[in-house]
Amino acid sequence: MTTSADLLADLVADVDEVFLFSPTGSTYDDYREIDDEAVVVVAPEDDLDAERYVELPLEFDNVRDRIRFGIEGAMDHGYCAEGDVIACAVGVFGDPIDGVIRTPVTESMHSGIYDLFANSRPDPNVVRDVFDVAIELGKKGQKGKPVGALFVVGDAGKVMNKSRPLSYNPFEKSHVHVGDPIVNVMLKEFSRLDGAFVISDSGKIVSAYRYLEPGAEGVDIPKGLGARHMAGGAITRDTNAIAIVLSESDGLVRAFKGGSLVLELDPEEY
Ligand SMILES: Nc1ncnc2c1ncn2[C@@H]1O[C@H](COP(=O)(O)OP(=O)(O)OP(=O)(O)O)[C@@H](O)[C@H]1O
Ligand SMILES: [Mn+2]
Repeated sequence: MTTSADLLADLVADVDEVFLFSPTGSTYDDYREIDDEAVVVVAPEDDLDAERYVELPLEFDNVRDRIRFGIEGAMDHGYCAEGDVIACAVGVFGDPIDGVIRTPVTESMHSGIYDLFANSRPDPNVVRDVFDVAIELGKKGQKGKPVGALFVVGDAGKVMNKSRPLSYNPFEKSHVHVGDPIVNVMLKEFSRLDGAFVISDSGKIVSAYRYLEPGAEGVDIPKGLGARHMAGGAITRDTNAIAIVLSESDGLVRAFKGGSLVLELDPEEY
């Protein structure tokens, strides 16, 4: 007699690798016993000291983004290759693993989400810290009202050359970095006013209130997004910066690199 367990077993039949997303130590050990070579751990921290490990810089509540990130990272490390079939064991509703997704590794999976963190000019921790600020700002708004913000991260010298001040720069003489506790408060306060924040590769806040003046040629930005997103996207074509944009109108956080949209997150899901 065929049971549903037999049918569901098809999901994991003949896979090349098993990706464990944030597994417990005992789960990892159990899988390693079956096939050490085929296990990849994807997690925010490598506390299991896993043989094959991809670091997750954000939790990625959206499971597709989490899986894409893991697979792109694993490809980058040489843990899997195009054409492989992967079983991803993930926690969809929370921490314990409660779901299995079977997927082939294809070129179309390559959204650039891993590349955004791992292979951008700015330090990955700086990118993560800026995402954290944008997500927090998106969740709470400013005094309960939705607020927009534009962060240009990395290649700050060039970004400054392609922009001009809209007002005095409150960060002119300061040496503060994203991730410093007081900085979140400052960034939120200044986000009420116009323009962009410029942040260096190492996370120093170089300026607030910059009006970006990039060339708009060859920018691939979805229709319907306005001037803030256009300017944010375009500056990443003209420079090696990345842009993280919080939209005042739809509340989403978007990231641009090389003139293209590479990631879209809903702060409410974080
Ligand atoms: N070139 C630019 N450089 C820096 N900031 C800009 C630039 N263009 C627009 N902005 C900022 O974006 C704000 C919103 O502009 P606009 O509504 O056209 O953008 P948007 O992409 O629709 O963003 P939102 O979704 O937040 O409304 C402006 O008030 C301004 O502060
Ligand atoms: Mn708008």
